[in-house]
Amino acid sequence: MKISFIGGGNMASALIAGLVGRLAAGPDIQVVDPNSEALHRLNGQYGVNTAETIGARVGESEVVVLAVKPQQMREVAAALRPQLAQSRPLVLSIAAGIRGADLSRWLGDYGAIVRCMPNTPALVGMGVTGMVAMPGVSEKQKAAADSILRAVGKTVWLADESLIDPVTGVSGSGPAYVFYFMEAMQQAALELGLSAEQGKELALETFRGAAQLAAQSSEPVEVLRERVTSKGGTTYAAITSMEQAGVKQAIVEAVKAAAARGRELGEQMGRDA
Ligand SMILES: NC(=O)C1=CN([C@@H]2O[C@H](COP(=O)(O)OP(=O)(O)OC[C@H]3O[C@@H](n4cnc5c(N)ncnc54)[C@H](OP(=O)(O)O)[C@@H]3O)[C@@H](O)[C@H]2O)C=CC1
Ligand SMILES: O=C(O)[C@@H]1CCC=N1
Repeated sequence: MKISFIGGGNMASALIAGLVGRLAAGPDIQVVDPNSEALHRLNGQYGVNTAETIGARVGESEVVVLAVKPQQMREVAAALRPQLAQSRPLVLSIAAGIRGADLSRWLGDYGAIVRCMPNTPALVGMGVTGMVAMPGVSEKQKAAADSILRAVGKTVWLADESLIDPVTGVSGSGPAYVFYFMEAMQQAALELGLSAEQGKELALETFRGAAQLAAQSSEPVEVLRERVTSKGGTTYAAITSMEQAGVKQAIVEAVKAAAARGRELGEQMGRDA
């Protein structure tokens, strides 16, 4: 499958790393990015083709992945318009917020658009992507979009585009919350006298083990949490401390803030159109 990435930053790199060797060979992928250093690195690591500006090769791709920042999307869409006119490849947009109708208009009433919200664990083949097809996407194109994102993890198809912002809040931004929690556990480990290395291993393996346990268990996570929490014991002390500090509610509010920012970005960029 010939795939072009417009934007070769963090998320595109994670997707490319997951895709090469699974669904596409390096030379089947083209990355367009003005940053020559980023291109050099991607070419060295994955053998992908590179270009600093959008050219004819993009139009020869079966799939074009739009992986630039939301604020760059309108300008990129205008540059892409003539290239897409001939072969009408499937367009996958991974940008937070940018609404399908706006993107379609910027691309010249383009129909074949699937909005995707992946996350960076795609880099190790363990991503999860929320996806929604715009009207005009064929079943064959949906299957192609699904196969790309499934090559780097799991996919969750959404019935309505409005659910992409909630997905952004939960899983698109989600790895950062997990890393933040790990940072806090590592800091506590250090303050309690463990070495940095020990703290890292203990925090990392605890996350890995807990996630695996939750994935394999038929019990809800609340029950799994209660099984760790002996009445009057150590976990009880920790959870009580977190409840008193309002940690759970703060996380709920944080996820909602991310979703709201996605919605706001979409409204802002659409308005500027
Ligand atoms: N990072 C993540 O975890 C996730 C990101 N996303 C979405 O992915 C998109 C990219 O995010 P992320 O990878 O983090 O951002 P990055 O800034 O790392 O990547 C964007 C890249 O696009 C380049 N770029 C700018 N203008 C153009 C252009 N005209 N043509 C081609 N490339 C261009 C940028 O170059 P320069 O830096 O020089 O401007 C940069 O290298 C965003 O829309 C984001 O919402 C979605 C899910 C998760
Ligand atoms: O922070 C962001 O805007 C992007 C979208 C989801 C994850 N990173």
